Amino acid sequence: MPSAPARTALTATQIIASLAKTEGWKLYGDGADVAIEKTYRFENFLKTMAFVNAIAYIAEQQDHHPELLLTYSSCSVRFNTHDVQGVSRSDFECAALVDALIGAPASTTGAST
Ligand SMILES: C[C@H](O)[C@H](O)[C@H]1CNC2=NC(N)=NC(=O)C2=N1
Repeated sequence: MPSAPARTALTATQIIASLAKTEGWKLYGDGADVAIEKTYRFENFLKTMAFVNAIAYIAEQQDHHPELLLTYSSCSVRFNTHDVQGVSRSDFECAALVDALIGAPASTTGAST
């Protein structure tokens, strides 16, 4: 069966099944504001900002932009798909790209989740 277009809204069951395959991503919000979210932790502000800038690059490349909540040593990343007021496959694809940023050992990135 061909897969649905990347920005079609997933059903609640599809979202839960997809979340179960991720590491640390959780459901956030409800209704049109429903999103997936993960918080990454860093050793200091510069490392947090380096991560945020890498996310900005991915977001522009993918034309899919997360909400970001920053502190000195953490960044919460929240994806949903405005166009469908829900969570789509694009959100999970971008979540995987963000996870790949910290795929390197924490000793080199300073990241933990
Ligand atoms: C016109 C442009 O492609 C759209 O507005 C894109 C931009 N970035 C986006 N980002 C997110 N998170 N959801 C969207 O639906 C979306 N749509």
